[in-house]
Amino acid sequence: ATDRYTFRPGLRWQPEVEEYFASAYGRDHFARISQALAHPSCYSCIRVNTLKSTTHTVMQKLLKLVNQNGLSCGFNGLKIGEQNGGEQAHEGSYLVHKCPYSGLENVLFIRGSGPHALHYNDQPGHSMKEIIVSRKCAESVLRGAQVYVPGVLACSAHVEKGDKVAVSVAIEQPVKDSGWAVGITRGIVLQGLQSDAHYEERKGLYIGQGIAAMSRAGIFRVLHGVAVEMTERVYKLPSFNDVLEGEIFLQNLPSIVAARVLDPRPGEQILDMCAAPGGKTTAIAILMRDKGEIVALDRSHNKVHLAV
Ligand SMILES: C[S@@+](CC[C@H](N)C(=O)[O-])C[C@H]1O[C@@H](n2cnc3c(N)ncnc32)[C@H](O)[C@@H]1O
Repeated sequence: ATDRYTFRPGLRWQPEVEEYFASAYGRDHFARISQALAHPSCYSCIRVNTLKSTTHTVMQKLLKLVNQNGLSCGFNGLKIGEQNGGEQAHEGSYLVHKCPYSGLENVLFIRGSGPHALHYNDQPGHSMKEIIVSRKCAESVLRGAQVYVPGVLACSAHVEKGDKVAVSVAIEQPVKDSGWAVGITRGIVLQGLQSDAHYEERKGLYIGQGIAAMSRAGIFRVLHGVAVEMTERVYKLPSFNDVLEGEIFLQNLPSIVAARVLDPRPGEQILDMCAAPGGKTTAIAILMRDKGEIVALDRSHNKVHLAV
């Protein structure tokens, strides 16, 4: 059981691609890169809206918010870390530090922790109830989100609201003659038996455990809502959902750098051709000090509505 509920993801490459990279980087170096790519990031990156606030003010507000009130996902402590970010976060607390690169003074890093060993109270011969989620859902969960209904692919029989469930991620597998697929039909029943179709696949791909927020029947009947409230995750990162809205944006560092490199100036006209959800558009607007014109386009109507 201990071996079963672990998180040991790996990447499989097409042999010719693997060979190419292994000879370019050297086998050991490439193995480390491959290993790192299979694991989630241990920090969140926040861009401060400098039209509304300052990096210092946001840092102080985050410290106050977290240390006085706490936030979701076991986020019960935040302190200012070293500028170089080398310091490890302690169990149950997070470190915030300013981005050390020049030109990116409006960027904050929040360092989480992991991987953590999870303790499932699995008795011999008695499996826990389980849920398999999509990879996209798992990526969000490891960034502090809960499991939402659309992300659930499969669930044990007889899961009721309030039940403790083990959450694992479905990984794409090579499918003969048709690329890669998860091979799970949404809604299938997991029996927790070794004879289950996806029993072996889940081993080493557990991302945490939580409490079912609805029954199995509910999960596959409704379209929206939280399916599982996570109580433990292999990687702990705070969720910034609805926190300091308008003052901060969660954005990956490369996206922030892209807008910075464009170096937009006040009064310019900018065309953003694949704009939704608008992360770089807003970054550009802020760099232009809200003066000028940005035409932001996207081919997806839904995403445009969400971005407005
Ligand atoms: C990775 S997202 C862009 C992220 C965005 N630039 C940001 O910083 O938040 C890619 C977007 O490109 C859009 N897209 C893809 N092909 C497109 C096309 N031919 N014309 C317009 N938008 C397109 C997709 O709908 C999607 O919203």
